[in-house]
Amino acid sequence: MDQLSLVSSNKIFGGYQKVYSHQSSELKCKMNFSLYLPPQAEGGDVKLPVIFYLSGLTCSEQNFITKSGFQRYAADHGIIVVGPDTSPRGVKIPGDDESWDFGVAAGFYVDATKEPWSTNYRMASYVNKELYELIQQAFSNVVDPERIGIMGHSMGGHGALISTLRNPGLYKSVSAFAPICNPIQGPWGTKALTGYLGDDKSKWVEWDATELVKKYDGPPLTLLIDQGSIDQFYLDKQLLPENLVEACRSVGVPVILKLREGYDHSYYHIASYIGEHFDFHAKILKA
Ligand SMILES: N[C@@H](CCC(=O)N[C@@H](CS)C(=O)NCC(=O)O)C(=O)O
Repeated sequence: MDQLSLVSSNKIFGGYQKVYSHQSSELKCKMNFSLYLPPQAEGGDVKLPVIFYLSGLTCSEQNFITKSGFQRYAADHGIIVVGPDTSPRGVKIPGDDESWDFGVAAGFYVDATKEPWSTNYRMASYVNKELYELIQQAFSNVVDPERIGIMGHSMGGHGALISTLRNPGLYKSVSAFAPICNPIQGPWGTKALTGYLGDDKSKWVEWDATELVKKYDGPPLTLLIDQGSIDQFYLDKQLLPENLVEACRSVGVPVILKLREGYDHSYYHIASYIGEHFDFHAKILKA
């Protein structure tokens, strides 16, 4: 494990919430990620399922581990949870900190192809290749490589969806809180995709969950989408879950859309339903 440095470790619900840092070869910078080891990991003689959690705009690896209360459910189910950061850090590209919805903390889990972003902004390859493999290698005594799921929030909810749809079989279970569902149709998505990929919209569809699901040809998958009814970004048509549901129905991909009355876009919504999401993932990963 010499490529990892331990940043912090706190006991919670019988397990350990850790943060590690490492030098990322995809992003060409030092990155933090969180790792929750449930009590069942102690002793290292049993292989446990893993859930990746991808955070939203403005977040680091800290928001989910401090605000959602997920550790109670990860401990109950015996699931390891990995939380990457949301963009490369400290690489200083001109304009990278000018807005909260592009650049730093807004990597959108895509691989940029447009200069100057294409050298570092490779969050898709970072999450789905580098970190995915690193976790299996560094924690091989407790990680079951056959039982890996993914979830996320907002930009990260979309990241979870596209990571699953673009890499059939890599993640066995997927769910999302208030995900951006059809970025090519919303202001956040069009800004990010123009910036990272350029103006050619034929490239954007390769990174859009609603478009990708129409072409999905992998193992059977059920999508769980959780959406607060008074979420400002939902009301502003940034998220568009109905478009994803319609696309799923058109091709027969099962989708569950939970519309939660009175909940907003914040971690109060996530904390309220994270237990249900762990139940959903556990049912699939432990089947
Ligand atoms: N900065 C934005 C809000 C950004 C936002 O809501 N980010 C969500 C993800 S899209 C989040 O998780 N924020 C961090 C937090 O709530 O801890 C604003 O002021 O309107």
